[in-house]
Amino acid sequence: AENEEDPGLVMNFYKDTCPQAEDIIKEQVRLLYMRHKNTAFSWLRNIFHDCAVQSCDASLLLDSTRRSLSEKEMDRSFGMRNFRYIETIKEAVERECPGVVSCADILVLSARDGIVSLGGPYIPLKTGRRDGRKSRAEILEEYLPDHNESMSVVLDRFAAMGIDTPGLVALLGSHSVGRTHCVKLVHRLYPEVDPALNPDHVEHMLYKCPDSIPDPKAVQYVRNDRGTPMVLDNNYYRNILDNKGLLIVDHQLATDKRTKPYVKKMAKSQSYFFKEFSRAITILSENNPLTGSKGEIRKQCNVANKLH
Ligand code: HEM
Ligand SMILES: [Ca+2]
Ligand SMILES: [Ca+2]
Repeated sequence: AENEEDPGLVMNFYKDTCPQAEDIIKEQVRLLYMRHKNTAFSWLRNIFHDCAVQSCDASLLLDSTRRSLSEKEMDRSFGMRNFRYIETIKEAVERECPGVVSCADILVLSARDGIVSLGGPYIPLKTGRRDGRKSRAEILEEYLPDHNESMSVVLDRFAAMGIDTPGLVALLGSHSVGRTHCVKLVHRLYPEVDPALNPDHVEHMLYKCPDSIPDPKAVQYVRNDRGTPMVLDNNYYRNILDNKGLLIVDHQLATDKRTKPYVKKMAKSQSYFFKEFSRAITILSENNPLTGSKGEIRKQCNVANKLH
């Protein structure tokens, strides 16, 4: 419609069109978390991989088609999992309110509720995002840093989204949960062990990743935070200060003079970590959304709607 107004993102965007939407999502996230704890890691990682690549438009969720490659199949998305359970949430929402709630909002709200499941803060977030129709795989690497990227590049990429240094430091605290596959680590172990690594941690990493070229069929990985692997807490900062960061970026966060002061502060104060984390997730979740009459409300999160 021509005169359709665009309020942009607002709190409780679905209050008239689907008042139960946020409760349904919360309940599904809770049920899924009871069955598979690692779904919550996925919801958290999703918000980064969708929103940081130009727009929170659920482009991440699209499957490959004959014409385009899925973002999910890019190397930067290595290890991402549980996408089928996004469909479980979407189906539950569709049963109550068909064609109303976007996959982009489901992705963001599931991250919010997943963070709470993991013991993190409750972050009020706006809704009203609409779904893009295209994969952004071809530009993904311009936005998502690699595991061994320099801190200058990482800081620049987050600054371009309006996320400052403490915001970046807080977001990387997400590596307080979940896992990293050996393929992303072996370059720090073979042919020589990276001398920056804590020797006690090296022993564990070598035990978990015994081959310099990991068998692609074996699921070999190291937990990101051996202390509290299932909890989103500030233990990550103590790990990286103790030279137990798995990725080069994790290690650099604790050593670069621009980020180290915040790492120390977050290692000491969980509440400071949560405050900065909440602020940064909010900015990330509002990165360049499609609103108003742009984009569409997908029927299924893994495919764009058919145009008639
Ligand atoms: C410089 C930025 C970042 C880089 C280079 C990076 C890289 C990685 C890599 C390589 C993994 C391991 C994947 C695997 O082997 O399975 C990982 C895991 C993870 N990342 Fe990041 N990450 C970054 C920032 C973030 C941010 C901002 C978030 C969330 C807001 C996040 C959330 C996660 C989570 C939750 C996992 C664990 C996933 C699981 O266990 O399924 N990361 N990241
Ligand atoms: Ca996206
Ligand atoms: Ca932890």
